[in-house]
Amino acid sequence: MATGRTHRPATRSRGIPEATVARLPLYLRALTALSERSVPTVSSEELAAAAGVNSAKLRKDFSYLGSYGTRGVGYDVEYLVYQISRELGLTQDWPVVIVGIGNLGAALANYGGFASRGFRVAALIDADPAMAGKPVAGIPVRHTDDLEKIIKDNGVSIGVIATPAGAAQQVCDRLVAAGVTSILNFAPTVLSVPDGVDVRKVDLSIELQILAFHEQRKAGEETAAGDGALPAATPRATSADQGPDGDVPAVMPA
Ligand SMILES: NC(=O)c1ccc[n+]([C@@H]2O[C@H](COP(=O)([O-])OP(=O)(O)OC[C@H]3O[C@@H](n4cnc5c(N)ncnc54)[C@H](O)[C@@H]3O)[C@@H](O)[C@H]2O)c1
Repeated sequence: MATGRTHRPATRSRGIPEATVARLPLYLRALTALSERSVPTVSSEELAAAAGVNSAKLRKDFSYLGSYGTRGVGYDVEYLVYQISRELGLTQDWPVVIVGIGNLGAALANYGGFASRGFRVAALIDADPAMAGKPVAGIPVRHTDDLEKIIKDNGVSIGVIATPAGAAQQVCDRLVAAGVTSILNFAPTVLSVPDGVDVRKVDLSIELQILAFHEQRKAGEETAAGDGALPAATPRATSADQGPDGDVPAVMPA
């Protein structure tokens, strides 16, 4: 699932480029799988393949973390999990609110992967008075009237928007005014936020459209090959296209 560009300079204050930050979750996912299999060390080539990233890029990325691995041994899996988690701020608990508890919001609320990654769903918020108090994923839905109080009481800095597009900007404005500084937006609309607020956008239909583009290109190549023509010179989508590493714009403007 691809998400959108943050409103931040290309390089973070500690000198880690934004593109490296965007790849850290890919490494972490691959390392977590190794850790679960009790694999003690991993080479840069193995980890790069598991993360779908070029190994030279991986070594460069890890150099920003001060992690160089040991020649002939590779990287210590557990230590790298710790280092990346720390860099991503995952060693602390992040209370998150989800606004808009319809099909998508309820599915997100039910997703067990947040808690295991350090994100605690502090509240579910919806504008429909009929939903107030009803439990979703074991959490009673709160009405939007309480939004500001919920944010303040729980020290929430991350908000997830899963409302219809027409409501998203207004919800975003309220979240930001209440102190939220990071927003994950699922609504198909471009949000305006002040400086200092990060917005990441998730749009599965855009991802599908990109895949459709590649499918169409593959079909065109096969037709050309079937016609006895030379194979098309244009490279097809590769594993490098699966993330921020690739040439497909997985990163969408917020
Ligand atoms: N990014 C993706 O890949 C993706 C996938 C599916 C849906 N979506 C988008 O997610 C959003 C939700 O989709 P859905 O199928 O869950 O819709 P839905 O109609 O089932 O749910 C929307 C919920 O938002 C609530 N709501 C409306 N206005 C609100 C407001 N001002 N404040 C708080 N809550 C409000 C409604 O009461 C409802 O419960 C839509 O914008 C949809 O386009 C995105």
